[in-house]
Amino acid sequence: MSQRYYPAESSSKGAKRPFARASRTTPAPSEPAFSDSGYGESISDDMRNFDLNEDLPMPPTMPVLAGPSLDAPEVERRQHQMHIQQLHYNQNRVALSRSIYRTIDTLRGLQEMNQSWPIHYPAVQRPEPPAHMQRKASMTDDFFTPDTSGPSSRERFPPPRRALTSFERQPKVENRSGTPEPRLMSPQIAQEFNILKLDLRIGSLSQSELVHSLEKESIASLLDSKLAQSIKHLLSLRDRIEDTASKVLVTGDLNAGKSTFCNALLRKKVLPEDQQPCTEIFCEVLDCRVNNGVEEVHAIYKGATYDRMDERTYEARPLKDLEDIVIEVDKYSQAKVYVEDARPIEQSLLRNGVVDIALIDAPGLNMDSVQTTAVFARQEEIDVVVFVVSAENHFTLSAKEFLWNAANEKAYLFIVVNRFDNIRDKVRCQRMILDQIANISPSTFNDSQDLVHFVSSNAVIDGKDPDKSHDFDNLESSLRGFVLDKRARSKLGPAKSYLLNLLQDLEQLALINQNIAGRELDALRSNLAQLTPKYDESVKARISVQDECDRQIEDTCNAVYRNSRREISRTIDEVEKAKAVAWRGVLNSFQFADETRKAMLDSITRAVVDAEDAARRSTISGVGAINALGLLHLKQEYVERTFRPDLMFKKKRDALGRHIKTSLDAFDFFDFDRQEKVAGMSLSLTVFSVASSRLFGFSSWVDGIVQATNIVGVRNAKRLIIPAIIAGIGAAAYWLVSDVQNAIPKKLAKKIKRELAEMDYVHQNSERISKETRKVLRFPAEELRSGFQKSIEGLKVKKEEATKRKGECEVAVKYFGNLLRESREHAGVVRRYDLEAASNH
Ligand SMILES: Nc1nc2c(ncn2[C@@H]2O[C@H](COP(=O)(O)OP(=O)(O)OP(=O)(O)O)[C@@H](O)[C@H]2O)c(=O)[nH]1
Repeated sequence: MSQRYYPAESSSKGAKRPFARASRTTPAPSEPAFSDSGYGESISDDMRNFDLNEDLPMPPTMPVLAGPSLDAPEVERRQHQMHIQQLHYNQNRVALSRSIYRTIDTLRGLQEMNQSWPIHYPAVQRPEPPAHMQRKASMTDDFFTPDTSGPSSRERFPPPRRALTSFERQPKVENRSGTPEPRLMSPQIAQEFNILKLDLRIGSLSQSELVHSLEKESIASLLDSKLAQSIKHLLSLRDRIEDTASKVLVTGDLNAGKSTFCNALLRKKVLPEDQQPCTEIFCEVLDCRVNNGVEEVHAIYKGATYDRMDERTYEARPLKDLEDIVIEVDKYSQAKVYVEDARPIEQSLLRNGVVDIALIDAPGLNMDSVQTTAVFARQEEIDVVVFVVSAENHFTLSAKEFLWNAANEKAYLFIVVNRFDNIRDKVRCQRMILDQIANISPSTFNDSQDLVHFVSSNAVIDGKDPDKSHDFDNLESSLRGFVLDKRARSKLGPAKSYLLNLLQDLEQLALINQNIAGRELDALRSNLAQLTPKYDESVKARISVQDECDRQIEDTCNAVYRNSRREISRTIDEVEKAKAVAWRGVLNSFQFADETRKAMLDSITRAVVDAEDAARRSTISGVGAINALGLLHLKQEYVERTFRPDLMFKKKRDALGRHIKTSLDAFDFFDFDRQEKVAGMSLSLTVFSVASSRLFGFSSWVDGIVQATNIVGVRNAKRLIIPAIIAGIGAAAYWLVSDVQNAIPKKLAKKIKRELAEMDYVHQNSERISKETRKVLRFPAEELRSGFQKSIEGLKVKKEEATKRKGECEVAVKYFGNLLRESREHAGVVRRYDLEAASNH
């Protein structure tokens, strides 16, 4: 009478479905092997293009769960109710899908932003909870406190970190309005992140300590991978809500009776049961109609991505081989078990007429860490968890760990306490187990009537004990109720919770970063307001200081040149006054001449040295003046070089002086004109004239001769002339010899002056001294110039960086403002999705 509702599936997947969606794509190769539910893929990668207004197909006639005994109006009422439920479910599903994509877009935008503007992540330091709350807040304490004998199961089997889609934890956004928030970016912020909490656990350092000690870029990269994880989880949530099949994971400790329980649900022995651990791979039990009605096992090869249409990915084997397959852990990763459930739809779990069910029998939790981790990871795609615990053993540590994790995630957590037939004091056992459940999952405990069942699965199939069967029937009808009727909550609820938690984190992150970017922007603006005039002033100051410095050098060098020239010239002009050398007679006249020459040259050298000393003093004050300019304008940026004035004029000390030869010759001893001496003839006359004029007091030798002739007569004069000439020459010689003392300094001074004039000695030395002064003054001047250059370049770079950063901050302020608005608005939209609405009809 009823037409079955099938989820969409590709026509290429084999069996034709009445309501199959037109097109699908194959899963990405990177998807895990178990992503195919066996009912066909639920999601295509081009889901984004699908018409969100178009619900998944709904059968024209909904199946009814009631048997033929129901009267027509009741059947109609139920059909109507199911129609409404389906409508609501689809509306919520489409809306949640849309929200998931919207959030993924937001996260991708945030990732991009994180590249250009590393996002600030605040240190989290929650205030210590009051003592009475501490116990409740930390359930793990309860888990680990009693067992101090060995490492905790958390250590042994670290579960993969789960994204929180918790039902118990209500979003904390509402709480914000009541109490004023502490100042942002202080180490203490209002609340901890839910989803975007960074996993910072290194040594003994706490998260807040690590956040402070890590580079901003490291935090940004951690956050980036967190965002990537979150996008991945959102996609898996999308897969989950788009997967029309409901997945029920049956897990629990080793040998708790999981396979027996599954068989009991199927009412036939499909899965191998054994007293020793046997199920080592995941066995997913599905309705065989999905497999063209063929009952068989598809043992999926390790590493292969299951595709029912591609036999290379699995090995098809008869059901009876399952016993061997479940232990071939090295060959197979999991098994799809297609079985026929011939029971009527109101009884069958697999063929329930409402939704496709995949019943997954998982390996025992304590099998090994790999399997345990796989079970934890498998939760991602699970809608309902049935946890089977042996009444004899109660909860092990890994069981508690698993349940605590699942309780955060799942809307419903079924706990099946199996092997209850083996318990003598059943009441005590019940009480003890319920006490433990109260600690592990309070919400399950609160609903224990429906969610916790004490059964004996092994008695169900043979049905010998009606009491035990009755307990199991109760369990089954509760399970059906949750899997089928409340699937809106079990399937869609985790996505809603996750979105709310994530959007809340995004809001918080946006608020913090908007605040930081805003404050940084203000600081940058005021920084730039100072930097710009400072830069302009520096450019101007550089020109004027450079001019001043050049002037200083020019003035100092000119003064040095003038002073040197004046002093050296004066000394040369007065060189004959140089320190007198003692006259020690004519016989020592050569020695006298040599000493006089040395004394004269020494006095000139001294004058040069004095000029150098004066130049040194001028240089010291010039250097001081330039340094003062540097310190005045560049402050500590100016590097004052050590100046050693004593090293000045060391290398080229009056090199010129060494070229003055001024050798002595005979004429230096007599002071007469060199031309007359060379005239030859006039020599004796000159000598005579001089001698006779001195002798007789007459001015000329002609007068002397005339007068002498007149006195003695011509004859006598003729006789006297020879002796007179001899006497004259003797007198002249005497005079010349007696004038040597005066002649030498005079002649030498003249000679030296002439030589120095030929060498341009005064100018050359003055030039040398002023050049050395200029050379020395150029060092601080260069220091000053490069100091200014550096300072201006530094300011320029700072200005450019600040301008660039300002631009980035402006973008960040705008971006985070938008993100804040978007997260708040979106969270409001998600919060309004009423998943319970359909179930309440
Ligand atoms: N007395 C009693 N025995 C049970 C019950 N359920 C299961 N068993 C027995 O417990 C043993 C283990 O059962 P399984 O179903 O193989 O247990 P399991 O949890 O699937 O085992 P693994 O998958 O290997 O971890 C079998 O011998 C079952 O017959 C029960 O309710 N009562």
